[in-house]
Amino acid sequence: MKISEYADRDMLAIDVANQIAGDLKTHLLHHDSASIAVAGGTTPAPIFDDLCAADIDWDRVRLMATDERWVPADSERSNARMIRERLLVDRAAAARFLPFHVPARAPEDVLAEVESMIEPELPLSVVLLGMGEDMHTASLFPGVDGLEAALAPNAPILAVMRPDSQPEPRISLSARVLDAAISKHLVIYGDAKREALERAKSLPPEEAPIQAVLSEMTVHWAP
Ligand SMILES: O=C(O)[C@H](O)[C@@H](O)[C@H](O)[C@H](O)COP(=O)(O)O
Repeated sequence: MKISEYADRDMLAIDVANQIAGDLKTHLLHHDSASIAVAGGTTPAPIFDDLCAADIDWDRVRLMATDERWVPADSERSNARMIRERLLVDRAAAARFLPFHVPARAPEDVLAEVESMIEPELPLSVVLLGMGEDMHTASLFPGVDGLEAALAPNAPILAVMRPDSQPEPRISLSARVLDAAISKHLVIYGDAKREALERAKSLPPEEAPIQAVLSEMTVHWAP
């Protein structure tokens, strides 16, 4: 696990956007298409603001979230909404977005349908992850029911998570899928998350789910 430190979040956003654009461009030199899964939450949006203008063959890129809150696509809490507003614009508007949320259905009812949409795009070419101070990533939260199965080597592509700490159910890519990405980026801001990442190294994945996806990971940190 390599850690790149940046003087500020703007410099991090520019450099990580350039690295991800480079990862995608390189993958597209040797493959017909590329796939990228990106975190929701508040961290990635400034990176998207730079990445969306990258001059690559976005029409050959399949884009998805690493996880989705089970809310309508127009909800303030929707990762799909944030991705559509901040990444699926400018040149990147040509990318094909693969939404996880299906209206008026429970997450458990759509797993097979959404997994069949994702499966052809695996392994992911690129993953951009965030992390909570509780060492969760995507929607793999410590102590949540179903976490052990979502961390298992033979885990399905997707897992439904219902964390007590969150206001809605979530659907998440499993650790197996996230960890198998060809290029892996984790972005964290601030000392608290930096300390949490250090703690995670000495904890089992059940207590620190981020631990399950750190192999070959490039961590990008800014104050
Ligand atoms: O749906 C989500 O919220 C993300 O996928 C989640 O895993 C996020 O990366 C962390 O919770 C960090 O969130 P912040 O970037 O807001 O700190």
